Amino acid sequence: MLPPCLKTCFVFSAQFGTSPVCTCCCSYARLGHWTPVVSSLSSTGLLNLNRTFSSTVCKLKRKKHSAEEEGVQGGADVHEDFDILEDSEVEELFQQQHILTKVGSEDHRVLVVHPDVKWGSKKPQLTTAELMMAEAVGLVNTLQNWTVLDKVILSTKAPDRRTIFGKGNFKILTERIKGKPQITAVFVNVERLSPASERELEEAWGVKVLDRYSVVLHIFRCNARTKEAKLQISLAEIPLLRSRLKDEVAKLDQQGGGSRYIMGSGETFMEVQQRLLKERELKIRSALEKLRKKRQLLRSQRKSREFPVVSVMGYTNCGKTTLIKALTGDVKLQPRDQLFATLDVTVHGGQLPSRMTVLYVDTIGFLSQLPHQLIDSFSATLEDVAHSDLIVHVRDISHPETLNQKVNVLNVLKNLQIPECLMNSIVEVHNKIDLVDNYEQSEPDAVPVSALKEQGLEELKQRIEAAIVKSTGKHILTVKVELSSAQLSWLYKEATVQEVDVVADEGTALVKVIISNAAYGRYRKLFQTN
Ligand SMILES: Nc1nc2c(ncn2[C@@H]2O[C@H](COP(=O)(O)OP(=O)(O)OP(=O)(O)O)[C@@H](O)[C@H]2O)c(=O)[nH]1
Ligand SMILES: [Mg+2]
Repeated sequence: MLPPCLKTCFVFSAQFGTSPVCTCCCSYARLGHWTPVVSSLSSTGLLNLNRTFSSTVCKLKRKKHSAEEEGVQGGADVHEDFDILEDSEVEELFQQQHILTKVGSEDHRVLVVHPDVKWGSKKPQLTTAELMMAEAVGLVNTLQNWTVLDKVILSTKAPDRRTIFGKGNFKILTERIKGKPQITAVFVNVERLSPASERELEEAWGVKVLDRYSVVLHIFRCNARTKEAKLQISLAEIPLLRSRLKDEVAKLDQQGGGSRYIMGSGETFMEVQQRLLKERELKIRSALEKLRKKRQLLRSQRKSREFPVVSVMGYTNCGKTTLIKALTGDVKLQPRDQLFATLDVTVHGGQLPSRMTVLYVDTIGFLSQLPHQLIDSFSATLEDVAHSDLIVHVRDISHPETLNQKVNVLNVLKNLQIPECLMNSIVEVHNKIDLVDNYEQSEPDAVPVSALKEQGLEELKQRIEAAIVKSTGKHILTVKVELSSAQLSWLYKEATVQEVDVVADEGTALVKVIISNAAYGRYRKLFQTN
């Protein structure tokens, strides 16, 4: 059957994933009653849509995730996927959004265009157009089955204008795109295109137009493994959908459709869509809030066991995961030569020279020119960083943009409102020194390493230990214990025992320990030593 307007629609439902509304006659479709003849939704998309609306979303169930706690106890690898949400609930929110994503699941042959601003306040610092182009190409190559077919750097005076380029360069670009019919998408290497600009460019070029936001979101989608990452990505998509909705409704209004009331509902089409988007956002936020609480709980458990936490941060692909693997010997970690390989926060136990156990937190990498909304969506996982005892900032010292990357990472950290004491105690690591001929240390405080070749790790561990001892207020003490009592086993359990010198005839031992104030207080109370 056809809708009352005898036209085919579903265009809105395809783009916004909300209840299907006919864009011509503004009636709700009852799925199954009429079928779109032309639709941008695939049949599976339609099925998903149907399922999405028929089920109740987000019934949160609490379950114990004992493996995590056990992992922390053993100082072993902890994958922080929380089991308080059903897989199906998260998948539903994630999939629902998937229908909406602009990029879809198809492969792309891409032309990358970098708008080069040569003068004025918008001219990027500490980098060049060629390096920015190389990064944009790297982003595309990260995606499986996507290929860069062509790339071009074109200058522009005002990248904010709708067509990005002036008339001349716009014409050159359009001809170049039209001359290569194999091209299926154009990636304009800017932080974010306005929906109007995106639409205008798509109309002019007849292919998909992407910006950094949509490409990075797509990479995130492909790499997300845990529920938290999936929900955070779904949240990051909301502003994108909202601005697209506005643009689409403005377009509809021109045809006299967007602000018409939907039969019997008392709401206009725009109002319905906005309400549904708001509802979705609330569901995601509420699910994330549950995970945040769980994360807080884990944090306090770690604190109570007094394992110092070291957050390993840095630009994407700088070698964070490789370094943690080298420091902990955790064979399960799989570094990949890929941007945003790590999206899910994981915790890995390792030992410092004094045998103190620390927990290394592997985090999502940073990238320049990323909208704050994207970072904000990951704030739940990044909250762990603010609560850690130390930040290790890993830099790929072999990268031509290493300085620019450092500035970017520090800026993001500042925006995350990391406590000042944590910012001031950052241990900077110069990684990948094996790739630099005649490496010379330019910053005296940085620790040079090759995580891959396992060079410089002992010095790094010592630096981490010294910084931890300072930041956690732990003391290194030598205490005399009675071997016949439980003192020694207590110290092994509650502190870090470094050395034991047994005085055989006395039945005592001199024990060197790293111990927190609180634990030392408990020790004295228990064993009444002076
Ligand atoms: N030559 C060399 N390569 C390294 C070194 N450290 C890491 N790599 C390589 O750099 C690539 C990225 O390493 P990862 O450890 O996945 O980097 P990451 O910072 O965790 O990346 P994301 O999770 O994507 O942000 C991999 O191919 C590693 O093998 C090093 O010291 N020397
Ligand atoms: Mg990683």
